[in-house]
Amino acid sequence: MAATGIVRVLVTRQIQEEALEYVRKQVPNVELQVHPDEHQSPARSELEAWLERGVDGLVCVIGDVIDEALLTHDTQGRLRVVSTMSVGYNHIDVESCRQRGIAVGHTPDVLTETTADLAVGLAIATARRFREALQAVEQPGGWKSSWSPTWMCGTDVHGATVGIIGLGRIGVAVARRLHHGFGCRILYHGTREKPVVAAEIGQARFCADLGELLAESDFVIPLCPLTQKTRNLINASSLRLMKKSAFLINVSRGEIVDQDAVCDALEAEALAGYGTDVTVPEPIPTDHRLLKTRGVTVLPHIGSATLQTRLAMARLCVENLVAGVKGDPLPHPVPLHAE
Ligand SMILES: O=CC(=O)O
Repeated sequence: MAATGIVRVLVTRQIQEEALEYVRKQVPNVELQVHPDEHQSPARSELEAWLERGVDGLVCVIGDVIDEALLTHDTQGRLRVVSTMSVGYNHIDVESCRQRGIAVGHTPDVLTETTADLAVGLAIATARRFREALQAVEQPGGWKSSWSPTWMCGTDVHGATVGIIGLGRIGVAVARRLHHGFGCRILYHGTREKPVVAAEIGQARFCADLGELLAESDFVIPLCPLTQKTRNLINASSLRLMKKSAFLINVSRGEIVDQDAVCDALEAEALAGYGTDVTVPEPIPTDHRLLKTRGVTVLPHIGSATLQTRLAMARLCVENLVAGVKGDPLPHPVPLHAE
């Protein structure tokens, strides 16, 4: 806080008014600068200038890269908190923030069920060929007769073997849905076995060896955070281990999957389909190879996008912000070590 007692907060996107109101109430001396755009954050140079002028709190979203180079522009050492309206925080250099005494908060839990709904929906959409089916309906002559015995046949989700990589909050929520709702057999891989969580799901078998999970699964769903270890986790060699009839479903981060390797595998009919809510880059150019490849269903990063969940995320985000600018412990800090 500056000597004037004014608390300066920069919000990089237009967020829910209710959340902004909370900030104004909790921090009466706040000078709140909200970037007036739902789709674009301030340019990097503007962010740098903001930090140089001095801000106490920063609310950001996943497109904003908060790295050491940016933080060096906080020449007054005034920034106390970075609060991201997302559960993922791979866009923030958490270690640099820590070294500078800047608290980092995120919005876990409130988006778990909504994102799990989307993951299951995307698995169904991909395996049941929604994209092609919708195109056929909309193209003149695309839907040729009321019902055709062999036309537009996809693959069943019910009863399938599903391999979840990373049985965290969202992994568990997806596994629960697919096991109880769809009778799927659940396999999971991660840094350690989680017998209690697996028992809560009802049934889930740990595969210490990722290769075993890849080889047995009809659907592979990575639900791990993006870290140096998980970048390109699904690459040409992991894809070679998967069944030709398998589907890959991604609602975590585009960087976990080598998109070119996925396109190669789909073109070679070594993979049945790729359903993804996340791409590299985002937004993906409309002429990108991924969008031209058979069996691909792409959504525009809408995993948590429901009115209820986005409001809940905005609330958590400003709770973190307010605690941070007041110098209190954050209610939802990012974990000390990547999960
Ligand atoms: O991708 C979205 C999030 O991390 O909340």
